[in-house]
Amino acid sequence: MLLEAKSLKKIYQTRFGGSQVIALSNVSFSVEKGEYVAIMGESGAGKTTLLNILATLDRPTSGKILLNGQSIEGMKEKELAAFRREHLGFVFQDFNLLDTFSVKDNIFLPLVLSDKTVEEMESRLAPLVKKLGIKDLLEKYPYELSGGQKQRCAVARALITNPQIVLADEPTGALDSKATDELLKLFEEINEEGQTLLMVTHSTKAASHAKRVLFIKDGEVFHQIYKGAMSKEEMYHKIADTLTLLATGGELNGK
Ligand SMILES: Nc1ncnc2c1ncn2[C@@H]1O[C@H](COP(=O)(O)OP(=O)(O)OP(=O)(O)O)[C@@H](O)[C@H]1O
Repeated sequence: MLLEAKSLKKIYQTRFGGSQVIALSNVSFSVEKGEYVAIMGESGAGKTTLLNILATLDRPTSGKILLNGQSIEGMKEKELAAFRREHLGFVFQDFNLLDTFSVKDNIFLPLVLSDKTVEEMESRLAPLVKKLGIKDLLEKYPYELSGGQKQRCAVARALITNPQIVLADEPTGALDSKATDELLKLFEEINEEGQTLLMVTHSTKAASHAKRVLFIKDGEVFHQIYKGAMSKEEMYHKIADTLTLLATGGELNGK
């Protein structure tokens, strides 16, 4: 198993020691190599909390995460940073590109931090440039690009370390519909080539591209839908129906 989340619980203590917020009460699931998983749930359901914990940016109150059977528990901040760089790729809603660096330097950043040689960086970049169609963007600066172009560059930055899993937080959230379609197509392609993807999204359309959708409610995994042989349209309707159930507090069959 590539990624295992075991009984994750996250309690936020509000400042001044007042009340507690249980963001995650008991979340367990696993992701196999090559999967494409979307995580959905209403606002405040705990999706960002979950993603931050999976990204090792935040620690659970209890429970644990295993990547390839390895627990990150007990790692010091420096080890964690190296672990993140080596094993995880990140794509964010607002791109998180640095405006003072060219696109190429933004993409190289994770490799620079890992002390890779220029030759190695260039040889890793070449196939990505081709796949993502970003040749003409490399010498530009992020502020010169459209949202869709920025997100393609951010995907290149996420992929350049050959991560075991790409974690995406609402990756289509700031994109128009054309750029959204392009990004979803790209995610599908890289997944078909074997890249494991995990994406938090509010978008039914984005989730309908995933092979599995996990719904979080009240800090727990409420339901899962496997795409299996379903078309994207069928998947879309099934997700929309489940979201309606979530919002209206309805019961699922067998639940
Ligand atoms: N740092 C924090 N301190 C206290 N409470 C927090 C903190 N971060 C999140 N929460 C609370 O934890 C719960 C889950 O928040 P989270 O941001 O994970 O939800 P979400 O599903 O990502 O929501 P959205 O879709 O709106 O981004 C919410 O009740 C939120 O108010």
